[in-house]
Amino acid sequence: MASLSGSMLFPATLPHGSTRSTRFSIWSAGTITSLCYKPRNEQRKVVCACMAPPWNIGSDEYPATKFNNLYKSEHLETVMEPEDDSDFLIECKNVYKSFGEKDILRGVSFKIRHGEAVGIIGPSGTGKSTILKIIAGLLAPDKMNNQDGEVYIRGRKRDGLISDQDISGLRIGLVFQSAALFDSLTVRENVGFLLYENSNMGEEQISELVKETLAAVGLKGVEDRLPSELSGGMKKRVALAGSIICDITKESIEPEAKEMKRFSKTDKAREEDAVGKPGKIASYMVVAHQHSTIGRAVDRLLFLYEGKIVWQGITHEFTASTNPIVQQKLTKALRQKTQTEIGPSISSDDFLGTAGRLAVLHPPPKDSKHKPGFPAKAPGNLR
Ligand SMILES: Nc1ncnc2c1ncn2[C@@H]1O[C@H](COP(=O)(O)OP(=O)(O)OP(=O)(O)O)[C@@H](O)[C@H]1O
Repeated sequence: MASLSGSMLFPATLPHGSTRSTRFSIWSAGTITSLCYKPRNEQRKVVCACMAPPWNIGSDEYPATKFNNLYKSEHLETVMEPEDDSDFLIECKNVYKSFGEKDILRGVSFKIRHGEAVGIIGPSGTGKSTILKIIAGLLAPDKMNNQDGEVYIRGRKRDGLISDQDISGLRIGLVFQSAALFDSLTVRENVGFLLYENSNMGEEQISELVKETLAAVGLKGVEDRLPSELSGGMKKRVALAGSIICDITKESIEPEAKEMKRFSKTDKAREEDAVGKPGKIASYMVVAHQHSTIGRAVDRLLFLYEGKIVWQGITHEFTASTNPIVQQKLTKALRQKTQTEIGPSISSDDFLGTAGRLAVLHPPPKDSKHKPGFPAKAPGNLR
């Protein structure tokens, strides 16, 4: 699954005119979106995950229309508070997207709260990656009947692509499913690549940042290793670290910027004020194939099918649902998929080995109603 990886190897121009592919292109987008990320103690994480089982739904027996009746949440009241628009990080409103003749998204609507851990599930090719790309601002939603599908990020409507906008305090980065590491570079060099290339930070400073960032994704003592010496999951974490290490102000990457002067000074307080420190990841989105992994990682699931969100519910409802279709068909098919295509023994630690797509880094609003620490289910050491 996970088409967000290979198909997204587009180049982008970085500061100083160098051209990179994969995660660095995403990074260049990320640096545009966030100029001053101020960490707060109460930051929480959003996890979004997608998985793509070859479900047998869609057959005559289980057409999508049946699932439209399931567009409801079961027992949401057990964990959700009354809606308050100010508390949403992401909202997709009636989003459409076609590629040529293929209608992929046909009116997708959902909301993700600050601090909420949400997974998007659905068959392969159903448009999960497309949703993430639209949220990330890499794709624009189609106009439908002269109306745009609307994407709101922290209550602000996204117009156009990410490069058109600067949503203060918000950073969005992508980590590809194929880890996109440079094989001949060490972990330290991979993670710190952008800083080595484009900042005037010293070796020691970059090295320290690399170390902290690796720790934030649950890796310690691997700085001198080559990618070939890492497991698949570790590679994903390294890729994620390479993404979030740029949770540094643009000023640190563009030394000529005025703010850089502040940043490069020894004043620790100012530095911390200007820099999003590793380990304060507010939110991120990942993908995974395995339902058991999703269960550990997210609190709520959105089920995308035939271009629409046709079911949503608390994660455990997906398997414990009293809905006979969900219970009998979806979970069964997922189990089959897991055993035949992935293997039954993937542990939660491998979460990022089979996952890793999109990170949204943001400070939650001051008045957010969610308690610090929520969600409880962030994967492994990324908590
Ligand atoms: N840029 C593009 N041009 C043309 N078709 C595209 C493009 N991007 C995606 N598609 C098509 O849109 C459909 C949805 O793709 P998408 O990658 O969003 O699916 P997905 O649900 O993430 O799949 P998977 O789980 O297999 O990764 C697929 O049929 C894909 O071929």
